[in-house]
Amino acid sequence: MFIRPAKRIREALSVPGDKSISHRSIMFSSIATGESKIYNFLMGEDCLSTIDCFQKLGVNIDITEQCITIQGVGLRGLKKPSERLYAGNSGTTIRLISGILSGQNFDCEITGDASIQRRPMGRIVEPLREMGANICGIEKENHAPLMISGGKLRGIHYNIPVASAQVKSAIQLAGLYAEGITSIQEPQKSRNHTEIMLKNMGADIEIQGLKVICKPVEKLFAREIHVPGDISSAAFFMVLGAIAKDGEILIKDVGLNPTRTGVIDILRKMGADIKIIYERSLSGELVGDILIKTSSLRGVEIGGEIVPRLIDEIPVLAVAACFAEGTTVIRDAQELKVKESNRIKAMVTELKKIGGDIDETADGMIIQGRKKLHGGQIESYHDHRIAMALAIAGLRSEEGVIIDNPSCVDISFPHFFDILHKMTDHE
Ligand SMILES: O=C(O)C1=C[C@@H](OP(=O)(O)O)[C@@H](O)[C@H](O)C1
Ligand SMILES: C=C(OP(=O)(O)O)C(=O)O
Repeated sequence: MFIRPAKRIREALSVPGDKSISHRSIMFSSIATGESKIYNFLMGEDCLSTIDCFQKLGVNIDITEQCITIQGVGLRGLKKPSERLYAGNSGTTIRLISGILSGQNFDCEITGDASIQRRPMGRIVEPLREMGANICGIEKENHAPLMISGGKLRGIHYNIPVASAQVKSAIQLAGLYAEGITSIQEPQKSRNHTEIMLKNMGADIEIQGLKVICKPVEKLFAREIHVPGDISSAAFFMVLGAIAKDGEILIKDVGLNPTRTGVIDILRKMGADIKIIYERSLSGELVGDILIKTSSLRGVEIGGEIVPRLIDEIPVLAVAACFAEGTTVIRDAQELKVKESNRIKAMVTELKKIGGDIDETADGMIIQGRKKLHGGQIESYHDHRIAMALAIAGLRSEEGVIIDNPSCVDISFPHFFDILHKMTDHE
């Protein structure tokens, strides 16, 4: 896929539904009682993996262009699948579903692609075992494929060592089935879509600062869910709008949950001209339109509590830093090493290839803004966020970039390249 440089970008667009909220809408509606309807669901490969798992667990899920309709089977109505479940490339699927499967009275196996099999599962295995589940790696300790033999669970108090919404969610979901109170303490605040959606469906969840307290309930209530646009997908166009030679991009209906808006805070700190227009609430989540214009950026420090609020946006923020005046230091981001690829190594290696001045550190990277990239041939590491971040770099480069395996963007943003090409075709 060739991404050619573009000078003038004027566009109004919408991004697909939020991936985190789409996954949760399928999972929680499946174990709710009654019929749920989900609008603006993300038809990306990761979320389709979640649908596939719940269909194999006996849930009736109907997909049309307008909405997804789910006949919830209740907390204890899932059926033992006749085959191993497959989470594809999706960490959210395998980790959250493990919490639900821990509370079932059947055994089940789940795996995913080569990337999923490399990613750490000990972070969910340990607390779920402590709650009473029998869960283990089938071939390798703490790695997928996993065997989960659900059963009688007990509430625990758990201190999560890393800020992870996937771990926090898996424990909360198991807590729905546990006897007694489950409480979870995080080191920093991670995304809270599970807490919001479960509460809306009638779960007994209380938030006390960085602690989530969860009590078992008889049932969850089916709901109509409207999924906002994904801020992690919008981030590519925010950075493009800011670094373009002559840019103005309006991104409509984007989720603005404060646990996800670190990218806006950092772009503003870098000096970006960003306006939020028409803020409103949708299915318990904050939503708004984002207007971003060409800006003169400066280097910043990114670290500490903001990192979980922008963890998936760091690859594209590294691209923004290449076009800033001065140095950007990204630290406390070691979690990036255990995503779909090692995203620190991937961004440092590939940005260097196309003219970036960037160095890897133990927990992040240091970027000297040179306001220029020459372009060239780059690798995506089969990682959707790396492919999209580098495509944005390509649009602002001197000669453009050629990206291998561009179809990996279908994981979270099908039609990403159609939008990019439409933007640049009428230049
Ligand atoms: O809960 C979620 O939906 C997600 C949580 C984050 O992962 P961690 O929980 O591993 O930080 C994030 O990187 C991922 O894209 C989606
Ligand atoms: C890390 C990501 O997702 P997951 O953990 O669900 O694979 C992502 O989408 O950037």
